Amino acid sequence: MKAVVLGAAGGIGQPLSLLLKANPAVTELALYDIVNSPGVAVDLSHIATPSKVEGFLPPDDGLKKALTGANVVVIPAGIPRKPGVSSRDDLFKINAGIVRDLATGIATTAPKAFVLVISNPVNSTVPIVAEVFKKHGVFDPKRIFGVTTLDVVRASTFVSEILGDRSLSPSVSVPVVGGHSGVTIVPLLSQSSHPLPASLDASALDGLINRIQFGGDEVVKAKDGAGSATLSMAYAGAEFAGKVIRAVKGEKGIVAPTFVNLASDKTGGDALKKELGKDLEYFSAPVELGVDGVAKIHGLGKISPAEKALVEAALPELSANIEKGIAFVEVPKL
Ligand SMILES: NC(=O)c1ccc[n+]([C@@H]2O[C@H](COP(=O)([O-])OP(=O)(O)OC[C@H]3O[C@@H](n4cnc5c(N)ncnc54)[C@H](O)[C@@H]3O)[C@@H](O)[C@H]2O)c1
Ligand SMILES: O=C(O)C[C@H](O)C(=O)O
Repeated sequence: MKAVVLGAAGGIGQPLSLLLKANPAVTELALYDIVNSPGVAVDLSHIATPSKVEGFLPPDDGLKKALTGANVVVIPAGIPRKPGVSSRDDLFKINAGIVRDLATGIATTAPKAFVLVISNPVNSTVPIVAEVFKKHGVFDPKRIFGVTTLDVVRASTFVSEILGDRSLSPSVSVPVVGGHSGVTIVPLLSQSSHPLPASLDASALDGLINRIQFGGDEVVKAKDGAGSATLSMAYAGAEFAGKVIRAVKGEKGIVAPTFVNLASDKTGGDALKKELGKDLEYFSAPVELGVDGVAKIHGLGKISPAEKALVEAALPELSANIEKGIAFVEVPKL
């Protein structure tokens, strides 16, 4: 099981690489960045876990060498938000090109790898990866994932706080659907494994939803110029990568929300589009993972009228973000 981290020397990349090094299912770990990755790799290589670790830089075909034989590729490369860069969409200008070029490397060197995209704006960078793969004739909608796990992790944490017991947080499970930015993040709190207190009033419920949707802003503000969430994201990224690895190795019944392509009727994409009442190409929904990646995209299930309204409110921004990503790679029509 070879895992590759692209952007491995960054704020997310380093702790994410550490957590992947700590995962005994990973037997080989390749770290790629435009700076510092060989040092990070040597540092991690002293940890007594099974995987061999190597670091690569752009010269001497570093990207190709990192990706050769990859099973799982995680991408946290790109610039993060800071005060003044108010939306994830503002990152598009720089990150779209970075993700396109890295995706080209994957499509040409490791087209069968499972690709986990962390770089923002996720709602656009996932379509960018897919379009690059289409251009190279290697697109498989079951193998490309937008990592929205941090929203799920935040929902578990914030719900446990409202329940007054942080020790519950690892077992609190709340599906978060839609996309990964502001109003496109839709927590389905009515489906929480641990129901919210009946005494929770409407404004407290709105506050909880808002905190999950804008949790990223809370971190950007607190870091005060030093970037956005890195450690919680590394935790979330390692958790999702760990689930993909377990599923690929044959474990059954693993379900996790993730932002995926809805092109395949066989995996339930069409049914979800019908439920949404919109011909969206991508959506984050609970996905059953299997040996080939996406095994089944679940529908929204029973949701409250208020949650239905939140899903409706997410669709215009989500759709615009997706189109922007697709248009970035599409060959212009003459
Ligand atoms: N999906 C999520 O939930 C989520 C959560 C947090 C952050 N993010 C996003 O993750 C990205 C990274 O955040 P960070 O805090 O780690 O940023 P960072 O600046 O600390 O690290 C980014 C790393 O990417 C590297 N990089 C830049 N261009 C590259 C290229 N062409 N090839 C390889 N590496 C390259 C940089 O050298 C740097 O080491 C941002 O876009 C951020 O918005 C996503
Ligand atoms: O908020 C950000 O810009 C980073 C990330 O997407 C997050 O949710 O923390």
